Amino acid sequence: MTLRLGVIGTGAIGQEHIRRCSKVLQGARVVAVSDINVDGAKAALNRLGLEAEVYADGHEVVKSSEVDAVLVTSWDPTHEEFTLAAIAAGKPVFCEKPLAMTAEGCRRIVDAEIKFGKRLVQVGFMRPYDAGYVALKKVITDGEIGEPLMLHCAHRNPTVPENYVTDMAITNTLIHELDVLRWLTEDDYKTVQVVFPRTSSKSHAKLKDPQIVLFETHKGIRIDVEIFVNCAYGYDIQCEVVGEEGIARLPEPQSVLLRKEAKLSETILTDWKDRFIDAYDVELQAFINDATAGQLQGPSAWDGYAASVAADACIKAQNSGAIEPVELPARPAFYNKS
Ligand SMILES: NC(=O)C1=CN([C@@H]2O[C@H](COP(=O)(O)OP(=O)(O)OC[C@H]3O[C@@H](n4cnc5c(N)ncnc54)[C@H](O)[C@@H]3O)[C@@H](O)[C@H]2O)C=CC1
Ligand SMILES: O=C1[C@@H](O)[C@H](O)[C@@H](O)[C@H](O)[C@H]1O
Repeated sequence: MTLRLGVIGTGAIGQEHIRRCSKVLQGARVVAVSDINVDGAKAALNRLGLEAEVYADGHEVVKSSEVDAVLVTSWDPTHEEFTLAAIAAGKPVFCEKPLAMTAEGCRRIVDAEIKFGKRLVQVGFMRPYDAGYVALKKVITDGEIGEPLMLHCAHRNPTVPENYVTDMAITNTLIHELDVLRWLTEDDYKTVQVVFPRTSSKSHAKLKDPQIVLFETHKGIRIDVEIFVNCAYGYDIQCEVVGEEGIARLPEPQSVLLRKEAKLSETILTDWKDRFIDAYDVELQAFINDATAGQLQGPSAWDGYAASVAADACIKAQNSGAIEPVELPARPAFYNKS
């Protein structure tokens, strides 16, 4: 069976996901797309050499009888609306991060999914599918470094557009760590504090950059995450876990070691598309397989909600300067892993 996909949002990652679902992965075909920029959507299909129905309104994609499952790859504030529409239509939906702009928005999705009675939502948290993170988690769960005590992490982008403002460092960028560090440590956040070093001259008036986010988890692990989205030098994701018996570090992406002109060097990637290219392939193949089998297993609406509960606390902490509690309710049995 071929899963017929409808894609809402044909910008950077929408085009990447259309390309991989059409040309790299098995078992799916993109039959419909939508973007508020209809000409842009048509041009994207042309560039990829693909044919699909083009709609101006994402809801037409969700409603189309030709579409079995939906990918939401439009701007962050549109995710909740399209995900809720897909649930109402009873269609599996892969929604890029963040699931919604607030925990309240994510909770509406969780409640709608529970009411529907079956998992329909996978959130685009791709890091648990990244081979490096999987290897790092194995070292921890195999007990090789003993109990984790501290994590030192960094999420660095070379640059961001002018419309990227201070709270987006949390909702758009840190949201990946908010998910993957729960998954890695099998723990939840208890408190958070955000501190602002001197702002880089490469930033702008509405963006404090860098930021340092400090967590304590329920088990007492201390985590620091540096978010630096104008770091200039590359796209760099770091994660070091300090345990009782040793230290484990996220592997660097593979790169050739070059000896040239009296220098020994390695290339640093500059784009998330390249850094996580394999992880995006694996996460979407999983979505295609699981949606076809009628049983989603990837990052759930609850995971999207849990990350957003922490994100809300981070934003509060950005504004208060204080240590803020992260209050995640108990996970409903509906989301218990089998
Ligand atoms: N998992 C990951 O690593 C990544 C996830 N993302 C997420 O994917 C989403 C898209 O990001 P990008 O592609 O980088 O942004 P983009 O700005 O390149 O593309 C977004 C597209 O959505 C369209 N759009 C906006 N509102 C719409 C609506 N109501 N209906 C249909 N189309 C609409 C825009 O016209 C634009 O073409 C964001 O939510 C972002 O957070 C983006 C990059 C990486
Ligand atoms: O999701 C992503 C972007 O939307 C976001 O803007 C970047 O900061 C992240 O590194 C990338 O993975």
